[in-house]
Amino acid sequence: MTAMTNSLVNDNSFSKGLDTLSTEATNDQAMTCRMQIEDLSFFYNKNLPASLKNITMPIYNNKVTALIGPSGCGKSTLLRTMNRIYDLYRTQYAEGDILLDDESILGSIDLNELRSKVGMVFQKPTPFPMSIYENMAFGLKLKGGFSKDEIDTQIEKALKRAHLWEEVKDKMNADAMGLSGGQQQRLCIARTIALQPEVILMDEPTSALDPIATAAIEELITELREKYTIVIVTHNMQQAMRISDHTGFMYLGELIEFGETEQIFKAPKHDRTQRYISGDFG
Ligand SMILES: Nc1ncnc2c1ncn2[C@@H]1O[C@H](COP(=O)(O)OP(=O)(O)OP(=O)(O)O)[C@@H](O)[C@H]1O
Repeated sequence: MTAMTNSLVNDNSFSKGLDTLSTEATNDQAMTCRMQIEDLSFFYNKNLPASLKNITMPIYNNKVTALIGPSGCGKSTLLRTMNRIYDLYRTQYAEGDILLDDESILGSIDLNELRSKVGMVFQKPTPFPMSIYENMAFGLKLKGGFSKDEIDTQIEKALKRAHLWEEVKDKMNADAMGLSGGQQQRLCIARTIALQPEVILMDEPTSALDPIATAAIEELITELREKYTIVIVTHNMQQAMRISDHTGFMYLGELIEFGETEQIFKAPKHDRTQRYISGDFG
């Protein structure tokens, strides 16, 4: 059992599962869990050792949770299990459970429904090679059940929320690949928001962007927290400190420590966390 699992198991509040709970790590008002990762292990192949080992952690509602840790520790793998992207690969499998609003997402859940509830934004902006409008409408058309007017309204709302509307409203039929890197990433965020997800997973969303575009995305993430639950993988300690409420530190596939971001960075409980955040290894 990992140190993290141990400390959570010993924390009575944790056993309340998805109910409203307050943890040892938090002093503010009770928070609700949107997702609950329970004893999760992940294998890329049955002949390889586990890439995630018995991870247990809450993902709090309307909060930003940062996943940090050295290269290869499993941050992206954990994110990829949370909307089951790994299902595209036959050899990959997970053990344990992940609950979204009390429902297991590792069982026989409808994957299209899951991915509309748990959206994902990748490291490199990934607009489709089509117009800005078509990029935005794509997921909504796939989801189905919307009239043209409803689609247009959703698109405008999402682009406004992503602070991109003013820049693109007069060229909705232009090729999305012609946008700058920062605009492309905001388009990908807007495309995700248009589907009205509950959770947005972000895998190093600013690592390919310049400082100005990064600042815009960070500001956006901080605003989006009011409506969505966000999990972000980042290599940037300053970024984790600036934008996240909770932080999980991972090492060699284990979750070593999870807590409020301020506690993790100012008073980590584990020596390895301390050494990582002070730059001893990475
Ligand atoms: N397709 C794959 N097949 C086999 N092993 C993989 C595959 N992808 C990742 N791994 C292994 O899983 C472990 C976790 O990798 P992962 O990419 O999740 O780490 P990470 O913390 O996100 O790293 P980084 O910060 O470099 O992106 C590593 O040991 C990696 O080698």
